[in-house]
Amino acid sequence: MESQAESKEVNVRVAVRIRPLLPKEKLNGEEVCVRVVPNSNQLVMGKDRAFTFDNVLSSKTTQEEVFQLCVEPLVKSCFEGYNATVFAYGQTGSGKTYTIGGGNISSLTEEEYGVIPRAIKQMFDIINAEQNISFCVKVSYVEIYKEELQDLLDVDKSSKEIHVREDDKGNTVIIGAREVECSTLDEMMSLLEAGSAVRHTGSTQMNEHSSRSHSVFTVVISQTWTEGDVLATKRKQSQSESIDGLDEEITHNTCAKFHFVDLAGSERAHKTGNVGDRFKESVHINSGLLSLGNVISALGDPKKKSTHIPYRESKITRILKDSLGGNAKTVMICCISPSTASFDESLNALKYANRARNIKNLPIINRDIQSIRFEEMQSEIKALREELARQRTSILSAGGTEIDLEKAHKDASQIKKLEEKVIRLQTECGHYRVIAEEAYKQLIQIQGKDFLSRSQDIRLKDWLDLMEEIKNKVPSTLSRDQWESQTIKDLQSELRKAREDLKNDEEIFADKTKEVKELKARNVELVRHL
Ligand SMILES: Nc1ncnc2c1ncn2[C@@H]1O[C@H](COP(=O)(O)OP(=O)(O)OP(=O)(O)O)[C@@H](O)[C@H]1O
Repeated sequence: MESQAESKEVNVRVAVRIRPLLPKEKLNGEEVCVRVVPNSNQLVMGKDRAFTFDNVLSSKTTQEEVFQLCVEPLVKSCFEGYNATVFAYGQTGSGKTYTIGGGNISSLTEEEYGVIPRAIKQMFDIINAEQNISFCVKVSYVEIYKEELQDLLDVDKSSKEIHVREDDKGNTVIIGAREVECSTLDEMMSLLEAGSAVRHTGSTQMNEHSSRSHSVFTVVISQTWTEGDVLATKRKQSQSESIDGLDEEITHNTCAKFHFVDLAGSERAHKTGNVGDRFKESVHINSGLLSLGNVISALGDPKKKSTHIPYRESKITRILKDSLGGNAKTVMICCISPSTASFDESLNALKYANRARNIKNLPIINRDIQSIRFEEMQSEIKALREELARQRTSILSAGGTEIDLEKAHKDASQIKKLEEKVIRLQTECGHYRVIAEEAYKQLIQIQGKDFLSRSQDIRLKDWLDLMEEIKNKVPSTLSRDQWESQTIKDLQSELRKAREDLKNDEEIFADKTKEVKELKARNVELVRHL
């Protein structure tokens, strides 16, 4: 995928959500130490510590309002091809899991659903209402537990099989995690529920169901649409006025991912009462959050602007690299408890959140590199064709012969046929390659498994060897990228040839026009003589 830069940087948006006092806190006689300034995005901690954020959500804000204010715009952006991230940050027990919505979903009413169930519902609503675009939606769900990646959609998978890497464009990718294609909301909801159920949680003095890991639920949305399909629909709806500017042959591809991140909460050992394993978890949680704090500081502190950003210090900061200071649109929801007993922790969280507001991202639309080049070529071809048509008309008005026109027409249709053939073959080849590579990835995991008979295993091995051979052979010494660019080069040379033909035609037409003019002049002369 190649990316197109949008012209302007945008800041990470920061919302603060204050949860209500919990019954237990009320019983303990704890009091509220934070208030929201009415009709503003301000809150005041204690007597006079005022903070302003992009959104300040009071304890009365509903789950639907949180979604509408903070996440709905990101879902829309994702369909435009932008990567998006929403992450919840805050002290243990401050309401992160409740807000993000990856907890025990089956125990919730729909009104209590957090951000993820609402966002994926909206995604499928958009998909189901769209007639002209074909979608492929995939989901993965991982957690970082004691600094190791675990697959929440495949608990048997060893953490050693999952890695955070950068692809050749510098984008962060999680390799090895199970990715499941979903065609309905129900399918995705089941995966969210199943994955959330196996997440590491435990009881602490601060939170009965405390998340002991950072979780990342990722939805990848790929879209393909042709302007031809849009035209067909518009024609069906007789919307001829909005047809201008569309070209039947142009295909668009975008692919964007949406990360929903529920961080483990920062905690103080003496408050959580953690000992043994729970304490060890605490150490990992706090060190991951410390790295995140360092990244936020380095990016968000204007004085530290040009210094090194310590993304590599922990897994969570590596995963969030695109989301903080990268190419995604990001919203941070900082959750705080309103209780006086959590004053210091809430104040700290607000200071971090305040710094995060200064982080600038450069969102880009993720588009397939080939489709960008195809589009460029297709529009060039279109321009050439128009030029040819113009030439033809001018010859006609200058008295060109039928034969000239016939030749020009023949050439143009030959060029068109060639272009169509090249594009068709290219698309067909691309599809087969994607399917074969997908099968190869799946089959490599099955190889050697007990449930295969010996002969099946041998046949599978032969297939994999053959695939390997083809991968190495096609084309023998070229990498896939080189091969793709070779194909693009072939297309370009076809184009060059078409352009040369056009130039030749232009010259012939110019000669013919001159000849016709001379003949006319001679005729006039002759008539005058007679
Ligand atoms: N806005 C809210 N309205 C009502 N109850 C809430 C709200 N936010 C959180 N709670 C309740 O507060 C408790 C703690 O919330 P939650 O588990 O989401 O915290 P957390 O920040 O994810 O904690 P940890 O970091 O320990 O996992 C839960 O019982 C949850 O239902």
